[in-house]
Amino acid sequence: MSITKTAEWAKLAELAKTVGQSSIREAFQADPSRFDKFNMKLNEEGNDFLFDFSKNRIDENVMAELRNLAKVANVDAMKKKMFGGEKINFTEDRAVFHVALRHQGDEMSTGGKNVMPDIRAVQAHMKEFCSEIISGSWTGFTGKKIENIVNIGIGGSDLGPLMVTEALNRAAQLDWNQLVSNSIGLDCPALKPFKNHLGIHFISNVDGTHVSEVLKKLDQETTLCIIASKTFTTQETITNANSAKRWFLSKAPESAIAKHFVALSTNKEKVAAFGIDTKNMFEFWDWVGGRYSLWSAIGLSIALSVGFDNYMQLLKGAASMDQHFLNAPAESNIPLTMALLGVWYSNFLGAESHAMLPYDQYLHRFAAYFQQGDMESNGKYVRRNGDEADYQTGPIIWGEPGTNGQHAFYQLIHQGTRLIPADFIATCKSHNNPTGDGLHHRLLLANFLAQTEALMLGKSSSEAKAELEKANMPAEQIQKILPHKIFKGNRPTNSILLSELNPFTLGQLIAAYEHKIFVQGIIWDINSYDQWGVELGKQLAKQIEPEIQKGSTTTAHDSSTNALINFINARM
Ligand SMILES: O=P(O)(O)OC[C@H]1O[C@](O)(CO)[C@@H](O)[C@@H]1O
Repeated sequence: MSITKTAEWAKLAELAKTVGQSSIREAFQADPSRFDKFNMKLNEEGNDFLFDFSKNRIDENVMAELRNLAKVANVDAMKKKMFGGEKINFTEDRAVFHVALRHQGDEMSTGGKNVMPDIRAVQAHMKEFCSEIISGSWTGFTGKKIENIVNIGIGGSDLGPLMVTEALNRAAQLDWNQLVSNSIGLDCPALKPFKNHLGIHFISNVDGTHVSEVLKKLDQETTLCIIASKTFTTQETITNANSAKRWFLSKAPESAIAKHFVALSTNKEKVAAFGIDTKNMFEFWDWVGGRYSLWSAIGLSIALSVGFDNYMQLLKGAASMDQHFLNAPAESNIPLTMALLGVWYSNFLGAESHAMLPYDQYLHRFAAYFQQGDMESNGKYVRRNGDEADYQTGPIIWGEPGTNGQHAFYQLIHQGTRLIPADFIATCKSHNNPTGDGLHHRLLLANFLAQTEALMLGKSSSEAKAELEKANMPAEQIQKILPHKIFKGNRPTNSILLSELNPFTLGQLIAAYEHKIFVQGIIWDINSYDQWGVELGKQLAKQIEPEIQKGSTTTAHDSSTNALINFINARM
C-alpha cells in the first residue's frame, strides 16, 4: 500500500492546512517554553550537539503524527535490518553496512560473517601506512620523503575525503596573537590543530584541465597518488589515473610505481591490471555504498591529512551518532526528527528543495558532499515494489557557507515565492581569531542567529512603515516602497550547534545526515542505496565518444545531438 493511503498521511495532510499555515512567530509568543519542547541535545565525550527545531511550522500534534508515520513505514524494523547487515539494497543484492566501518566493538555480521576482523585488518594497514608516510620513513624512488598526496576518484570516492579534509584543515600555521601586537586576550580559545604538513590534492573531473592543473604544481619524486575507486572501472577515475601514471613515468622508472601509487578498491583484479601491487591496495567491500564510503579505506587521504588517530575520532563520532539513532526513543531521536521535518515540508507543504547552510568556512564543501549523499540516494521515483511513487521523494539539496550565501541567494529565501526549509549549522568556538578578541566569530554567530530569527519573524507592514516614517520618508514615497520592505517571514529553519568542529563532532554531524537520508528513503519506500539513474548518461557517453573526431560528421542521433557533435567536430 502506498504511504499516501495511510490514516497517518491523511491526518498530516489535514494538519498541513492548519498548523502548516500557522505563524511560528505567534507560536513563540503563545508559548514561552517552545524551545524546550522542540530541541534535542547530545553530550558525548565532552562535545555538545544541539538540534533546535523550534523555528518550524509544527506543534506537538504534528510531531506525534510524523512519528506515527515513521512507525507505519516500519522505520524501526528497517533500521534493525540495516544494522543487522541484511541485504536491504535489494536491487544490487547488497547489505548497507557502512555503520560496521565505524563500529567500536568486535562484532558486526552480514551474511553470517563477522566483518570486524577484516575491517580492523585494513585499518591496521592504513595506520601503518599513514605513520610511514607522515614520519617520512616511506621514501619515493629517489629517496625523498613524500610531501604531496593526490586522491584520484569521483563521486563518493572524492567528495567525502575532500569535504572532510577541508573541514579538518586547521593547521598550526597562523598564530594571530603574535601578529596582533595589542591583542586583548583570546575570547575564542585556540583549538587543537588537525592538519599536518602533507599537501592534499584531489583530481575528479575527467576534464583534462583538472589533472593538468593539479599535477603541474607537483614533483614526481615527492608525490603519492591514491587511486580511489570502489569498482576500479569508473571512466573518469581510470582516465585520470592513467594520465597521472603517464606524468609519473615521464620522470620515474616503471619499478617506482609501487612507491608512488596505491589503490583503494573492492576490485583486486582491476587494481593489479592497472599495475598497482595489491600489497599497496586498501580493500573495502561491496556492502559499502560509494557515497557512504569515507569511513572505509576511501578515507585514506583523510587519515594521511590529519593523522590516523584523528581519523579514528571521526569514526568514533559517527559511531556515537549511530548508537543514538539506533537506541534513542523517537521523541528524542535527532536524525529521525530531521528526516520527519523534511517529509513534512516536501510532502505536505510543497517544498522542493532543502538548503544546508554551514556558518563555518571549514565546512564549505558540506552541502556539495550531501548533494550526492542525499540526491543520489533519494532521487528516485520507483518504489520498492516497482510502482511509481505518487508523491515527492528526495528534495533538491543545495547551499553554501554563511555569510557568503547571505550576499548571494538569501534574498530568495527571505522574499522569494518558494518555501525553502534550511538547516543552519555553526560552532560555539572558532579555530581562528584574527583580531584576538573573537570579533570574527561573534559577527559570524550574530549573522547565523539573525538569519534564522529574521526568516521566522519577517517584518510586518506596520513594522516596515514605522521604520520608514522614523527615517522621515515622505508619505507618498512610503506608499510606493512599503510592499517591497515587507517580509512575510514564517520561513522554517533548523539550527544545529556544535561546541566546536573537531573530528568527533564532524563524524556525528555526517552520520546524523546519513541516517536522515535513510529514514526518508524508508518513508518514501524507495531503495536509497542503488544509483541506476546515473547509468544511462554513462552508457550514451561511451557510444558518443568515438564520434567526437575532428572533421567527421554524424547522423546517428536526434537532430540536436547530431548538430552539436558536428559543430564541435568542425572546430576541434
Ligand atoms: O568509486 P567508483 O566505483 O569509482 O564510483 C564513483 C561514483 O560513481 C557512482 O557509482 C555514480 O555516480 C557513485 O555512486 C560513486 O560514488
